[in-house]
Amino acid sequence: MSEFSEWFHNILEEAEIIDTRYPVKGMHVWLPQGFKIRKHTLNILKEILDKDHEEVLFPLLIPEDELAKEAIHVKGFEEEVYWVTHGGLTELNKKLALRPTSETAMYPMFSLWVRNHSDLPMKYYQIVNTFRYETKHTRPLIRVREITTFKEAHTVHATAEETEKQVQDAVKIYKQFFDKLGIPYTVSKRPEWDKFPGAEYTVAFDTIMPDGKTLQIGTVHNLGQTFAKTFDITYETATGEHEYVYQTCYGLSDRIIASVIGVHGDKAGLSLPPDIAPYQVVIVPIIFKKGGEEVIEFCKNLEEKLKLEANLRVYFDDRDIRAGKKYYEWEMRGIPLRIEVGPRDLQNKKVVTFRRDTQEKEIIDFDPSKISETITEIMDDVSLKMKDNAGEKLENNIRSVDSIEEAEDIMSQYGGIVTFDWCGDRECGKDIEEKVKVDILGVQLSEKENSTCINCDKPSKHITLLAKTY
Ligand SMILES: Nc1ncnc2c1ncn2[C@@H]1O[C@H](COS(=O)(=O)NC(=O)[C@@H](N)CS)[C@@H](O)[C@H]1O
Ligand SMILES: [Mg+2]
Ligand SMILES: [Zn+2]
Repeated sequence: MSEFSEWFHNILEEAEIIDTRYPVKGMHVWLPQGFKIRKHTLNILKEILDKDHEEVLFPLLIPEDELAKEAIHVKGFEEEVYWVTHGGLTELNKKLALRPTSETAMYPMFSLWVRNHSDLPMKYYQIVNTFRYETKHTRPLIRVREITTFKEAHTVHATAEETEKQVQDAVKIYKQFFDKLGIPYTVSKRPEWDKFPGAEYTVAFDTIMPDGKTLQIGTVHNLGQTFAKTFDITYETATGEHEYVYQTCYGLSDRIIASVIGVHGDKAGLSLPPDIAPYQVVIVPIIFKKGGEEVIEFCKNLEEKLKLEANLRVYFDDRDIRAGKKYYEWEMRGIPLRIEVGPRDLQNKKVVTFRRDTQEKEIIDFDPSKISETITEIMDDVSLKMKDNAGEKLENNIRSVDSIEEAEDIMSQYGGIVTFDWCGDRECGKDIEEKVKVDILGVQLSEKENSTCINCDKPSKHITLLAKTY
């Protein structure tokens, strides 16, 4: 447990991802290396969303009366909201909240925008910073007070059926996104007591971090008509009636980066999926007195070739420091592939490759007409292998049990996720959490017939997941 937490904090500093010394608790600085990883990650996400969403940008500040309109929603956030009370020396007559999430910023505007059926469906998203005065233990990227990378999508529909379909579309989008990053996940429906404040239900993505605890890395909420009624978002039907709309919203955060670091990292440091690594290839020249120039010449050409032909992000590391030190540094920073070039390799028309994910070296023939294709194939294989390995690790950390005692044993021994049959009743669920001392994550979306609850023998319809969570 503590070992992973120490590793995680150390690598954020050593790999220069973020600087946690900023003088506001739970708010950190993105450093250049980390910012590049975040940028490439967001590019992948936006490419998927931009297929059928429009990107927008709403103000940061929300008037107190708007935030307070949806009673359950504001109840869920009232302890976490930051407030602006002054403009300069003047006290504001109306306090302004820093958005903890943007339902109450967006929905008064949606009420103005939605006039009739033809305005629907609406699918918007924004990637902004949001603020939550987290009182639980804050952790960089995992539980922060300024969520710097909050992707929130908000959709508006004419019917409940279309809204259900949108929830499924959002789940597909998240699966596609996490698969691109090789982050494995379970998808479950949160229990009633743990859904998003104001939602009908919440579908959540969880991954398992190396310490065996699960991290909620994304959520999809079916908001039904609750917010439509609170914010009067209606459309005029063909026959002139006014119908309330149905809505969903789905969010991701800095935890995406936390899970990429946690899931793929190892003792040597970061191990980054090629699609988001600041550099995909680093070229290290092995320079001796003799033959140094042609090695440098060769490396420069190779760098250009890979950039132009394979469209890769390549760094030729010709700094005047020992090769071994470069190896350590780029492995720690998680660069997927290193190419070493020495005078002897040139003579033998070879180069040496080192894969960060397998930590294996390989001597490959250097054929100028093939090298770009060869390196591209290695990159693809790295992405695939990282995803498969991480997926296998997660699968091996999910164990099914038939009794509460077994669940307790497994939790104390391994952590990870335990699955079992639960009747779905609140008090029985709370009783199970009490006994096993961990949280019910949720229930699998698929139904399972004729099984009984491991705690009360009532009929159970869903396989349930239980885990120690962040
Ligand atoms: N303090 C936090 N630090 C980092 N990530 C967080 C924090 N709080 C929530 N998250 C992440 O943000 C995601 C979305 O937050 S949420 O409350 O579940 N959902 C919403 O706010 C909806 N409005 C989605 S648009 C969560 O699934 C979780 O992965
Ligand atoms: Mg919270
Ligand atoms: Zn039960």
